[in-house]
Amino acid sequence: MDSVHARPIPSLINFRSLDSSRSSSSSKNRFVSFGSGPRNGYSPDVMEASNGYKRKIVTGSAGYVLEDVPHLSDYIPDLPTYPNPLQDNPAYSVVKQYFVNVDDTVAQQIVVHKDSPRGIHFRRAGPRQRVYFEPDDVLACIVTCGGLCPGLNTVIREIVCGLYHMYGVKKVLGIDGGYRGFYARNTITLTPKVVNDIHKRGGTIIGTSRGGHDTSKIVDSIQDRGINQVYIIGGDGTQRGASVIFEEIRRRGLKVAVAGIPKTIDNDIPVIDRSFGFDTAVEEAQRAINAAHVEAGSVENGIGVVKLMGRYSGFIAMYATLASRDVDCCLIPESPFYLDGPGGLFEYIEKRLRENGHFVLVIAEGAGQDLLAESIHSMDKQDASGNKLLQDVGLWISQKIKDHFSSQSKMTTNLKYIDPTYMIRAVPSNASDNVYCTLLAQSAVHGAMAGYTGFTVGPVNGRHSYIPFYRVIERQNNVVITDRMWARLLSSTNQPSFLSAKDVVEDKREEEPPTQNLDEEEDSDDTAVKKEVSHM
Ligand SMILES: Nc1ncnc2c1ncn2[C@@H]1O[C@H](COP(=O)(O)OP(=O)(O)O)[C@@H](O)[C@H]1O
Ligand SMILES: O=P(O)(O)OC[C@H]1O[C@](O)(COP(=O)(O)O)[C@@H](O)[C@@H]1O
Ligand SMILES: [Mg+2]
Repeated sequence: MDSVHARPIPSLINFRSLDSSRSSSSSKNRFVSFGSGPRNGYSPDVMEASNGYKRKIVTGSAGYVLEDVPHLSDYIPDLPTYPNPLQDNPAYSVVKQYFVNVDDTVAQQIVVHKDSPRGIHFRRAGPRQRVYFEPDDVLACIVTCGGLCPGLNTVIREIVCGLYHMYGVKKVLGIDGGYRGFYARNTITLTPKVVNDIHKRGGTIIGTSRGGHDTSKIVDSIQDRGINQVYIIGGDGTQRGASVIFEEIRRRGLKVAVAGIPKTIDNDIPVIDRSFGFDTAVEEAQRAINAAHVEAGSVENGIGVVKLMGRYSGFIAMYATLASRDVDCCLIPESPFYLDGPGGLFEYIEKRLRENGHFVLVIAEGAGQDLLAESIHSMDKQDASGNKLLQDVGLWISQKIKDHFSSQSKMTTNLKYIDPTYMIRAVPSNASDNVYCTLLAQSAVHGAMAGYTGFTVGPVNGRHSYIPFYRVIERQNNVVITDRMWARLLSSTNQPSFLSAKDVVEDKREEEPPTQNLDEEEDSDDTAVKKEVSHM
């Protein structure tokens, strides 16, 4: 007997709202149960949210909730299964408990209290004993979309090698130049030989783009080419695109698994611990900060300004600052600041220059955009994907600082502005990101081979998990400035918080608190200034 089905099945207690802590009055959280049935060892309730997303929810005693991912067998009956070829792979056959148990799930919340619900869980990633594709029948494709990020080539390499070496899949295509490559360009044949050295290069060998997402043309192309596994590597925009591709595939009843691999140098994707390339970006940023520090320290009243990426989330700036110790002030989009007057930036710079003789400022590109908009009257412009095009805050703040010290102060300063943003994201991934990319790619391959679809893969509290698309696209991950990590930064730089008590607003949200990724101590206070961008 197939041991997957021999595993005990978690008890399905009752239909309940997805997250009992959420407000039921919110239209976003209204669910309609329209069916259920035993699948893959679980008996999920399938609920449709008012925004159209179908959610597979399994509940258990003690407040356990599994937010499961879709499976091909949800909408295609009587699919045959096959033994996992890994069972005969000499490398893996000796590994004890190599296969993931069907009821293994990963808790999103690991800090819990005696009487609190156990919260949301995700399906654990990894190989299953039975797969839903015969290796010879698989035609897989890989696409990369959005901005560059260190590690893209490593993920591509490891998907190709994982499919070839673990599952014996020999047909893998690269889609040329992002989503529009599905219907506008030729494909690139990917083999272990083609991808052998690519992890040593930055960028993506299959190209990327913004914009150009046309769901029906993309799914037509998938159908016409006979592709049955689609690996989509990209950020929040890309995962949104992947979600609608998956919905269309399901609507057409196609046996096509859609797997998302989250890519964002900004680390702005929620739920997962961190995104690949982030570690490399923080490391690379050190070089720029170091240069700014050397320049500033070598002249009288030297000021070094470094702009780092981070459109809406200041994680790179925050971590690069914490790592460096040479930074006097870090400005991020989540933390409003002001220039003039008591407690303002200029006053602080002046104080530091008098004390130390030099000053280093790190600023995330999305910081202070409201101040820029006030002083530079500009039209709201967007890139091809609909992302807001930002003004260059680094140039702007450098000019403001120069103007201030030349006109209103008797101090002569010497400012150097460094913009390493594209240099940082174009480098190859470092060792730890390479390992991380390998795990992401292999988890995605295991999930698709096992018939899961409509999922993004990523680590949740250190365990790789399959997360439904709607979870990673419903909001952005931001630095929570009332959490301990930002306090650590403030106490390391000694910069002003730019907040007065009146800015700290009561946040009695009943919704699940945002996971401030990377910070293991994410138990944010009830009283919080939170800035979240909702997309639903
Ligand atoms: N809401 C959406 N629906 C469908 N496709 C989208 C959506 N938002 C973005 N995309 C597509 O995803 C791709 C990448 O998006 P973009 O925002 O540029 O980068 P990232 O995925 O890194 O955030 C683009 O091709 C864009 O057209
Ligand atoms: O100039 P481009 O290519 O549009 O990229 C700029 C943007 O790309 C990023 O590095 C990453 O953004 P995405 O994750 O949306 O690709 C942002 O930090 C930055 O604003
Ligand atoms: Mg994005």
